[in-house]
Amino acid sequence: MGALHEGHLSLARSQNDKVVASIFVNPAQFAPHEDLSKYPRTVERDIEMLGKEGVDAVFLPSVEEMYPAGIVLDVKDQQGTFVEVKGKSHQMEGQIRPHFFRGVATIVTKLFNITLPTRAYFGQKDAQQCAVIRSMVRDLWMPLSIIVAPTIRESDGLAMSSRNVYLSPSEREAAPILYKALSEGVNLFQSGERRRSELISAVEEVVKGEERVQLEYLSLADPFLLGEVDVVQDGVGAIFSGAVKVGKTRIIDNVLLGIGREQWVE
Ligand SMILES: Nc1ncnc2c1ncn2[C@@H]1O[C@H](COP(=O)(O)OP(=O)(O)OP(=O)(O)O)[C@@H](O)[C@H]1O
Ligand SMILES: CC(C)(CO)[C@@H](O)C(=O)[O-]
Ligand code: BAL
Repeated sequence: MGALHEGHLSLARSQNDKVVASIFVNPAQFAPHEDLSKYPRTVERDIEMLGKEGVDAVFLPSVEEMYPAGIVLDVKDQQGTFVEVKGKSHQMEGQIRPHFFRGVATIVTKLFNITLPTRAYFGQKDAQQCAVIRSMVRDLWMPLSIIVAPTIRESDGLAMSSRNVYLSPSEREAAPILYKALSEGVNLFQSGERRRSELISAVEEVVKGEERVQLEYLSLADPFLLGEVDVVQDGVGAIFSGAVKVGKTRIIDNVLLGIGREQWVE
């Protein structure tokens, strides 16, 4: 969606003959009360950065091209064709942003159909998005591979995100708490804890210790099916994710428990 940072550039740095980057702030994935109009747009700078990375083409479609039947923010009035991935879109991020994944699956399908990639790269930061897109590609026999790249972080652990520019200096100071808390969950897991109740309450306690931040949700879920788990099973593992609000800005993040990134991304 542009306003590029090192996380995006890491995706562009792939070993391929040709690399296409798309920049499109997709209205269909924003709810009417969300930040579509103020989402940061820095296209000139983005193109320059992608050029320096050796990207071969930048695809910058208009809303009219991508949504020829028009686009309205209220999904009930929407015309045209949309893609829905059932079973993985309603929980976690989907519970807070009910039509988010429908917008994502639809635009990603269009971007794939136009650019015809052999591989498409997504960041682990948006873990549920990766799971939804993988399911869509498998279910619809889309002829490409999905590659999930590691989350790139600031030196204090905050996951890079275009929305971090919204943070005031004090909010920016508080924002790394979600990753710090999830990292506590990793420590606890590594010391042998497998129970949801204990893992969630340890992470919750850390987040609640930072009064500038409000917890939206924590999720301890099966890494592939995305159903919540009571106990993390050895050999299956879990994805521990959450969202907080720092002032008006939403921050999401996740860590994997008991499953290597390599196993999860394949
Ligand atoms: N810190 C990061 N590390 C790795 N990949 C990332 C990172 N941030 C974003 N990405 C990935 O870049 C792709 C484009 O994401 P997008 O343009 O929505 O950026 P974003 O920074 O996540 O924005 P926002 O936080 O506003 O949602 C997605 O696949 C996303 O997962
Ligand atoms: C996948 C995506 C490009 C769809 O607009 C967006 O959700 C993103 O950048 O993470
Ligand atoms: N990176 C996810 C895009 C969004 O939050 O709209």
